[in-house]
Amino acid sequence: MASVSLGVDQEIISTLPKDTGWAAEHYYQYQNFWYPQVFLEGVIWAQQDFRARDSDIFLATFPKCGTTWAKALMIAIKNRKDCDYSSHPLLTKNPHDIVPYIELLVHQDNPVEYLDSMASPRLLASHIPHSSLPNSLLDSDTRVVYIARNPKDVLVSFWAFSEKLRSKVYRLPPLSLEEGFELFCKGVALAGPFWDHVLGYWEASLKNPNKVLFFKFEDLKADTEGCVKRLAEFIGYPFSSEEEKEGAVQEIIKFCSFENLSSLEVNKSGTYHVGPKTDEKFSNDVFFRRGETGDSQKHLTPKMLERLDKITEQKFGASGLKF
Ligand SMILES: Nc1ncnc2c1ncn2[C@@H]1O[C@H](COP(=O)(O)OS(=O)(=O)O)[C@@H](OP(=O)(O)O)[C@H]1O
Repeated sequence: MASVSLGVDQEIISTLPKDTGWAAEHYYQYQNFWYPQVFLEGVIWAQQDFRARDSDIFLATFPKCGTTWAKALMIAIKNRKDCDYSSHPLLTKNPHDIVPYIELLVHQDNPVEYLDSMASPRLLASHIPHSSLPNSLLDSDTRVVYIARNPKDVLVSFWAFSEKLRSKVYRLPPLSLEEGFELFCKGVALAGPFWDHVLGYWEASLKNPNKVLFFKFEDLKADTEGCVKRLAEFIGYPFSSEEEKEGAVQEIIKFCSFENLSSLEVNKSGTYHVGPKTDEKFSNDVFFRRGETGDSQKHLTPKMLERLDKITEQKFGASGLKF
């Protein structure tokens, strides 16, 4: 099994409630949300040591909600005047290597130096729930983009992802979809419960729409052009009417499409390494599976679909949020 760095937080971690892990042997509950140790160490680190800049552009997601896609779009929107598509950084780097998860930087040799060396405006990401975000970020003018997705597709995507890592990386026995389903329903998933994660950012976006922009993966699929324009405007890189006429939005959409990104050599055979202080490494192709909406209908039984719908209705009913 791949080992993780056992840092100063080991004492805290050993006191936390634990349950079955997905892409790890165990998940731990910290501030009402569940994590594998490799993330949890970083959540605690980020709460203590992460220093936001007002100019930061921050992507927050529950895993499997479209992080890779949104990272690519944000990179391409921000870089569009500096690089063309024949020498673009996304041709040779996976989006996760360009836009780091702040909670995984703890596994770099010197995370503070790493962050300080990034030019402003920094593109950063996280799976940390809103209620556990570092104060420095909450108190800053950092803009936060959040992507949610319907829980049925998230569950199937997360299960498929974890299955690949369980056997290949962690040498753990398979976790059946039924076992994953039960864990997901009771909230045990990376940064789960899913519903509480989404609600935290949804409420923050209602309270402060200038700070938090809330998107759904499904909207991004159905109206990619509209969403990309809104995203560009929110992060401070709006498209001019000239650019729109010249097809700049369409170019970015095509370049960041599932078909294009998943066919790049770096995303087919490249490796994602969480950081030199851990041996957590896996193939970039695990970030690309189908990229569709509604795939869960083919994998989950009618009973499972119904139960997930019921939980979603119970949790989101009063919020106005629908999937
Ligand atoms: N460019 C693009 N367009 C559309 N969809 C895409 C794209 N890139 C990745 N994907 C799909 O997104 C799912 C992975 O979610 P995340 O990127 O959030 O995963 S992670 O949290 O970063 O591990 C996963 O969804 P599923 O296919 O349903 O498993 C990926 O296939």
